[in-house]
Amino acid sequence: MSQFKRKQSPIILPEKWAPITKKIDITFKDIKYTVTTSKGPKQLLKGVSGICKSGKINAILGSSGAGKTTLLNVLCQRIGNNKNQKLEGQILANSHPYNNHTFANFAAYVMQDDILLETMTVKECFQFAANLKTKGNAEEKSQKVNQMIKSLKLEKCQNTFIGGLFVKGISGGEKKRTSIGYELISDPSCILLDEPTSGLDSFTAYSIIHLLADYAHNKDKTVIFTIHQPSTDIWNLFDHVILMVEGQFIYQGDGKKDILNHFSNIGFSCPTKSNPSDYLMSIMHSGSETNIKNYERYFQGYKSKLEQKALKEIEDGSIENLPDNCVQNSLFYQIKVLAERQFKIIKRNPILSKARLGQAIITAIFVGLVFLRLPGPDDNPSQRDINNRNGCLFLYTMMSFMLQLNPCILTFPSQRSVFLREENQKLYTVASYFIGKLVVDIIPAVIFPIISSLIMYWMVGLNDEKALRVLTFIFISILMSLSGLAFGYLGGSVFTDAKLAISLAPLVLIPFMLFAGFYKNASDYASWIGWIQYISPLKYGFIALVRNEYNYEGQGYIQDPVKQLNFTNTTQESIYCLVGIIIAILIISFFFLLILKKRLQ
Ligand SMILES: Nc1ncnc2c1ncn2[C@@H]1O[C@H](COP(=O)(O)OP(=O)(O)OP(=O)(O)O)[C@@H](O)[C@H]1O
Repeated sequence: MSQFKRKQSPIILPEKWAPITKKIDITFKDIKYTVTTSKGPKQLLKGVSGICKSGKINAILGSSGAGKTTLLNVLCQRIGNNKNQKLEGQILANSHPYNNHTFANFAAYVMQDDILLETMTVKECFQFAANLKTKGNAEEKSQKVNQMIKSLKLEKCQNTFIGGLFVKGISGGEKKRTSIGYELISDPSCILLDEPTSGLDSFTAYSIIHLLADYAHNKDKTVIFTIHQPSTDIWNLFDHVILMVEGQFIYQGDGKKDILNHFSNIGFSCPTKSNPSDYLMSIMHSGSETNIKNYERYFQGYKSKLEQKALKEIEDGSIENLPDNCVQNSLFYQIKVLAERQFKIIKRNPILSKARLGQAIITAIFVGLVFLRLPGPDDNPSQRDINNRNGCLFLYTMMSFMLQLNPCILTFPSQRSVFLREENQKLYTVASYFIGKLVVDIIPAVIFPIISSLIMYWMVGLNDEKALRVLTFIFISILMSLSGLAFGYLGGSVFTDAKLAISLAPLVLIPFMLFAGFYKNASDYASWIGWIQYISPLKYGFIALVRNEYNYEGQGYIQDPVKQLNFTNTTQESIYCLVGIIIAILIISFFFLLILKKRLQ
């Protein structure tokens, strides 16, 4: 008896699960997958056919680079045809074709990397998935979450952050169980996992495969995964084994007696004292010259003795209709759940909250000190004083824009993998993600400029003749902050790499600054390039602030600074233009996110 079996099974699934959903047999026929590389076409899957039945643990094994992950991605319909890759063959569920969208109605995919948000707790992750992917009222969903935590033995760490580079969190095994629970909570008919045991100790690895075996056997679910070097205890849990070498199958069938008989029949007998799984892995290893010479014999052995049987099983596979477990939530509900999560992310991330607040306060104090008590209209100001005042207004326009731009460029790529995974699972739509994130990101974009304005306004001695002047100033700085956010969204959704987006930002920023009418007079731009001023949010922000500042009903400035700068737009027109730019850039960002999603998936 194995060391693990003697103990009580490490993870036990609850007896009372949701009603059993329909059974799914995944079949695939003559799958060929070719990619174009710099050295020419490379065939990663060379005409493989197989069946993975419900109620069984289907394990895909093979040497490194054999094509296991590629096959899994093909079965999840994550690989399509384009100019760089060609996929041929049939992929069916219960003999019905399915695609990337319909896949999410009956199946789930757990990737090798645990793609979870660092600052969410285990329980919050499950709750998020339960809210968006399961039916029932709040209490029923909460029960499902608690049941899942209990069955995965995650009670002790349920309120601990997932953790990551900057946040201390749960262990690797707990993270893997969280990733699996996140998918299992919706009770899919079929679950596919890429190396669910990689990087885990033997007991945790066994616990996870045991959990999956329970899920398959007790609930008639289809479990398919790739795995490296399984221990004997784990191997004994496999019902159906696929062995792969160089993009082809060398075995498919029962993982116990039949497999050893087959290899013995083609001249590769497992030594009596050897562990079968170690022996089979050793004869497949692509690092050995002898193995590579033997590959042809494995291929022939499979083709002559097993392939026909597999093809027959595919023909006889289930033809039941596919279940549709898809939960349709309203756009409003999705936005609410996403906004709640985004709020927690911002609140818990010191870089996104405290550091940004500190930045807003410190920069405002600094600007206030540099331009402290500038001479106003009552102090008989010189041209130099007016230039200084204009400099302060321009700097503040830039500051409000920049303080939002960079954090927004950064947060999009940092959440991208989570977004792609969740969108792929059809937890929500791109529109709800975009709006849910936006409604929360708007909060600091509104609060921070209010704080900075209130700090520096009276330090500098800006126009406080009327309360309206102060309120207009705050309103314009909020609009500048929102345009920084909109351009940040654009950068974050156009570029997959945040570093690239940040390093390219000056390419846009410098023309906007140059054409804002501060460094060069608005009437002096050459006509062939002067059009840039019409798309510069800095120009409209600066005009609005200048017009607001020099607008006195009583004794104003003797010189007319607005006239000197040759601004033609009124405050109102500038505000309308700013609002128009913000809306247009946000809409463009949304479409870029849609395109990017398709490209990355
Ligand atoms: N887009 C691609 N372009 C070129 N080669 C690729 C591409 N994707 C995968 N490969 C190659 O195809 C082979 C199979 O890759 P795959 O990730 O499926 O292997 P694997 O069996 O899962 O390996 P491992 O166990 O090491 O993860 C590898 O040699 C890999 O380098």
